[in-house]
Amino acid sequence: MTDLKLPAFWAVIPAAGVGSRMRADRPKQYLTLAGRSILEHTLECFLDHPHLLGLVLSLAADDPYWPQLPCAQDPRIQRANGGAERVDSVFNALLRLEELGAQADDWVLVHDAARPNLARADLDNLLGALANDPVGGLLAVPARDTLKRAGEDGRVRETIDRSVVWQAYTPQMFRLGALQHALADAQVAGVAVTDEASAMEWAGQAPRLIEGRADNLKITRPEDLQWLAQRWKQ
Ligand SMILES: Nc1ccn([C@@H]2O[C@H](COP(=O)(O)OP(=O)(O)OP(=O)(O)O)[C@@H](O)[C@H]2O)c(=O)n1
Ligand SMILES: C[C@](O)(CO)[C@H](O)COP(=O)(O)O
Repeated sequence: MTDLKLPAFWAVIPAAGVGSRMRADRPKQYLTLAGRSILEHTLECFLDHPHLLGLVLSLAADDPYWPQLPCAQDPRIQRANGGAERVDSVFNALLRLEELGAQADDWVLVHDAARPNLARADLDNLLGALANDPVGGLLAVPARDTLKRAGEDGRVRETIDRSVVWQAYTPQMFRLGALQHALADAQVAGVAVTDEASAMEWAGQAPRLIEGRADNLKITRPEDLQWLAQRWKQ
């Protein structure tokens, strides 16, 4: 039963990274988790969603792994060229959305290919919570540990008040036109952004933080994949 309260949305999956911190024999999105690639698990979070308008996947131009996946033939998946940085891969995907007919007022959810454990409940909670939001927002997790600011000497400079600190996750959900303008303006200004929300912040907006599960983690280092693989076996 389709939930009429959730908005329709486009999905952008940046998957053009090399995964250097994983130190694997291939980009981490192509490492195997529970019998399939991490990327296939991540795509599955979106492809069967009843409110999905379309999905654009940003891939490295010389990616030899994608054509080997069964889902490479899936007509629901459109491609965009990955860029030098994640932000470039996302920007190219937004341009592809325009080509596909996406409108400036359409919701776009940007989700890292390296986050295969997104729960449908979190996805729907994000969509429902932001459906009428004037800005948009992101899934995030409140800091759980005591946080320290480090000095160049590797010693503690200060303890940061964790009650006001959140870890930004994805999906990050913004209107197509507003996000395109924010990313373009940040690039022109030479502002390096590591997520969509920071571009919106730079544009003077205050994205809403929507608490999600901490196990929607980004597979970044070997221990991340080992943990999730063990978790999925249970
Ligand atoms: N030029 C890039 C860099 C990253 N990504 C994607 O953005 C997501 C988050 O980036 P990150 O975890 O940093 O991935 P990598 O850049 O591959 O990792 P690393 O920094 O360890 O090289 C990943 O799904 C990655 O594939 C991308 O599409 N284009
Ligand atoms: C977008 C992101 O996953 C939010 O935490 C993060 O900024 C990606 O950073 P990365 O260095 O590209 O992994």
